[in-house]
Amino acid sequence: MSGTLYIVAAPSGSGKTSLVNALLEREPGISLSVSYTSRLPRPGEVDGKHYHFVSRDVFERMAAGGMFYEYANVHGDLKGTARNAVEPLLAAGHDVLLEIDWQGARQVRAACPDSVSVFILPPSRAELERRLRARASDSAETIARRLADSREEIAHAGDFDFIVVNDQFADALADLRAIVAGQRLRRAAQLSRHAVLIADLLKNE
Ligand SMILES: Nc1nc2c(ncn2[C@@H]2O[C@H](COP(=O)(O)OP(=O)(O)O)[C@@H](O)[C@H]2O)c(=O)[nH]1
Ligand SMILES: Nc1ncnc2c1ncn2[C@@H]1O[C@H](COP(=O)(O)OP(=O)(O)O)[C@@H](O)[C@H]1O
Repeated sequence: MSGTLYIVAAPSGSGKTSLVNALLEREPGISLSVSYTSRLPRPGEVDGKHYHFVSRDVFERMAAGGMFYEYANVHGDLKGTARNAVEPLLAAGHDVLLEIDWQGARQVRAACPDSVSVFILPPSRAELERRLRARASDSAETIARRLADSREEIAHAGDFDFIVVNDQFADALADLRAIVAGQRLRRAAQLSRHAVLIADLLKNE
């Protein structure tokens, strides 16, 4: 049986990366896909860990070669998930998590209708702005663009299977863990419901 593909999206600054990292620490069975991007690294970002940083030209050639599972132009930068970061892992039964925007999420839902998608909301616009400023690594211009772009991202929250509000971090993390636990229970129940039939069909005469 193939693994579960989780999609997590959110407006920039809502705490998505912090929440996903905390979730993966507690759920080591889920692999985080490292995206490709044409944007420059921020101070402290490591190639191959936070992103695979490539030139726009290389990104566009990869896209033309069909190497991406999904990709989109996000805040003016190209970002994409390589097929090889998803398809072989799912086929081998591993769970994979994608931190991507709403445009990528739409492409993934079309390719993988069984994926489980989560949208993270900040508790208010004022708090979103405060968190973007607290990060300190972005220029005023970048922060303004992310705040403006957040409206388009939030407008697609209703397309997702679950919405988690990241007000108190511990509560939001508990909600994410409950979503993962629920998915695992559903899959286990489905397998056990059909276990006898599957064993029977596999039996050698
Ligand atoms: N479609 C798509 N979006 C991505 C991918 N990787 C990151 N993003 C999105 O790009 C946006 C900006 O990410 P980033 O530049 O790391 O900034 P941050 O969200 O402010 O930390 C977020 O909405 C991410 O979900 C990807 O592979 N595909
Ligand atoms: N529940 C929370 N309460 C207060 N601050 C938070 C919370 N969640 C995340 N943050 C802070 O908000 C900032 C943005 O978080 P980050 O994970 O980088 O967001 P994103 O990946 O969505 O852009 C960081 O400084 C982070 O520590």
